[in-house]
Amino acid sequence: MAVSSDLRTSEARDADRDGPLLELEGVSKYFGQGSGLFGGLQFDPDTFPPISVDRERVKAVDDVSLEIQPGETLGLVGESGCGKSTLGRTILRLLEPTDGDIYFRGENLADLSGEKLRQKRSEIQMIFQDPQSSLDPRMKVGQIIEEPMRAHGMGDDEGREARAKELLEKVGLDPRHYNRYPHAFSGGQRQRINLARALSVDPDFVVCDEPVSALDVSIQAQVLNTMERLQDEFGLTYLFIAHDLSVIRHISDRVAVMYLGHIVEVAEKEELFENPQHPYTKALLESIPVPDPRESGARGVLEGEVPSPQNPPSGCRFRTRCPQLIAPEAYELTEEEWAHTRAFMRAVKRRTFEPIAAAEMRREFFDDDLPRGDAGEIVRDAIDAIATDTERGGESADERDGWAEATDHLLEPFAEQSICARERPAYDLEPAYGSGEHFAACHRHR
Ligand SMILES: Nc1ncnc2c1ncn2[C@@H]1O[C@H](COP(=O)(O)OP(=O)(O)OP(=O)(O)O)[C@@H](O)[C@H]1O
Repeated sequence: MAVSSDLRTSEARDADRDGPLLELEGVSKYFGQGSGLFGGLQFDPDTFPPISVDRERVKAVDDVSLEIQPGETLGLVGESGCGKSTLGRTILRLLEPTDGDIYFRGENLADLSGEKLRQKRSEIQMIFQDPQSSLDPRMKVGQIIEEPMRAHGMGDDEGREARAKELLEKVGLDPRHYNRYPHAFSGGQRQRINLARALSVDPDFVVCDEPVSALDVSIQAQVLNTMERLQDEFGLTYLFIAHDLSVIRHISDRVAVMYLGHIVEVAEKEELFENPQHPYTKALLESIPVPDPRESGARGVLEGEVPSPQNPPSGCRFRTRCPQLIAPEAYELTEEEWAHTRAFMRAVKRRTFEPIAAAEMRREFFDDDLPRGDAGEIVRDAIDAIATDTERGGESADERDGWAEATDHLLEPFAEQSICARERPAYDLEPAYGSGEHFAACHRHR
């Protein structure tokens, strides 16, 4: 393939545009416990067949569907470990999806192999968080930028050098740095070298995995501005992965929020930040540190632990921590009764209080007013199981593990019977800002 130092402009790319650039349909990526070639396979000579698939797999990405339009930046945000990097790597086919389809310009990447796949790979590039470790210290900057062009058989020595120098300038570096080694550069400059390298093969789509997280805050904005300028100039499309909401707010056109392998909300940036509709998104936004020095720390920090991705909750993944878990329909609970019951159930499950007498528990958690009917009976049994003044068979609550008994009493009828546990939520909403789509995976919108 011939290569000129002329970089394709966004106008040239416009001609190619029709429909989404990238479509994910039900994409999942599970890891076996011992990952690697035979990850997920278990050998047991006493069974037939002796090899079985390990069901206890880490569901890092689970049934994700998304579209990314040409020229846009889709921000992907979520706490550490929710599956963002795995999704990015699966799109690039650095990881094989366990399930689902990935279409690039309407073409299913799974159907491609050999030369066609190699070619597609040049159209999709990735930049990583740590510019230090992703740049080979023994290679000069020019070689680093030219390496992907060489791998894709683009141009001759002269053409590649001209293009590398042009790219250095485009990313805000001096073309005279072509013969320097990466150690001579700062973190921000090294990330610019990475950008030039990714752009050398003229991609349409760049997965940016936490590209500014390792940089000083003062440098972050400069690199983000350069990325935006390059996007405009070359008509690039970005999937921008970050856990930092201020970075996501700076760069994104639309934002997808991920929790425990699921996408829980997608909306245009303004809509997502001004009108969040998923309780997890709200909690994330509320946990942004408050700039006012008179207020201390972060507000509304999420309670409870993220469940294991090996055994994620049914229905809505966020339900075990959700402050708005919906009451099960079997009981006619008032809002207040349900709020008390939910708080009590969580406190018992997490064992957040010292055992106390039954009357004290009723006062503390229910204002002395237990829910009526069957729900009240269930609560009463749970209180009895842990109260210090109810003895059963001569054993205290601790001795007969009253906590576990009370947890079982409460979770099955209340948490597990909620619609949040029984059905996976997926709702399209009317946006309050802009005209784009707003998806929220929360049964509050049913
Ligand atoms: N190669 C692997 N083998 C087994 N489990 C893995 C592997 N890679 C990731 N995981 C698990 O998959 C889940 C998602 O990880 P992933 O790195 O995609 O999350 P993330 O949101 O990108 O987090 P971070 O921001 O910390 O990188 C985690 O539970 C992680 O431990």
